[in-house]
Amino acid sequence: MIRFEQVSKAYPGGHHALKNLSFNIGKGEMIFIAGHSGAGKSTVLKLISGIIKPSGGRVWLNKQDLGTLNDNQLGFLRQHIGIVFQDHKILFDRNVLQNVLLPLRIIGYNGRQAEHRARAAIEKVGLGGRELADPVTLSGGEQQRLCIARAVVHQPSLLIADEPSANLDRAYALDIMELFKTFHEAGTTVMVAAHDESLMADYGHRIIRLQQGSLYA
Ligand SMILES: Nc1ncnc2c1ncn2[C@@H]1O[C@H](COP(=O)(O)OP(=O)(O)OP(=O)(O)O)[C@@H](O)[C@H]1O
Repeated sequence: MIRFEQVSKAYPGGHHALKNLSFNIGKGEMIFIAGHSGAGKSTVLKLISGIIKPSGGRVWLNKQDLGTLNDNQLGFLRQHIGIVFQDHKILFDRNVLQNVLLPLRIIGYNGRQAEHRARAAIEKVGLGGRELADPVTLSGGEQQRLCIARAVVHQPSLLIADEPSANLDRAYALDIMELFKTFHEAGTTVMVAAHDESLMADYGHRIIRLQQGSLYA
């Protein structure tokens, strides 16, 4: 489903965040990306979601070379991706339900059916009953669940999460990992980046380890 072919990424200023990175991820896989802060995890996820482009090499998603797609084509492809961003991107002037409805509205999905889907996603992440809550009243773990509901509400085939359990107590962090496992078990390809490898240990899934933009064993 995803193929990195000798991918490098240099940011403006010349910092080489990724160096000749190659790997494959199969459809339906659950995979972790591990590495210390600055290793290049977010850069990998941003390349896959087409938010940034590689400086060298190719990134393939569903047999399409992302470097050859225009903005419209990338937008269409993104409709099949759910992203849990590191910085949440929760809209605090809207309630939980309105936050989760947003991705559906963007793809032109409105009305009762959209609300039904949003409520189902909220229920699925364990926030049932909090639909009308102001996000500021949610705990850190609950806010993360809100982000996950928003990422899955359009039923993406690929779910990407960047440090979804950062700043959470270990028990909450493991709960969040369990939640990703349920989406994987339902057939979604799931990629989770985190610096804490101990959170990944129990799952037995492949781990892509990054160090200074390169793979290490
Ligand atoms: N927009 C940018 N401009 C310049 N340098 C950047 C930019 N984004 C990331 N970098 C640099 O690229 C390297 C990799 O960053 P990246 O965010 O991919 O790492 P990470 O493993 O996700 O780290 P963290 O866990 O702290 O988010 C870092 O040295 C970072 O400072």
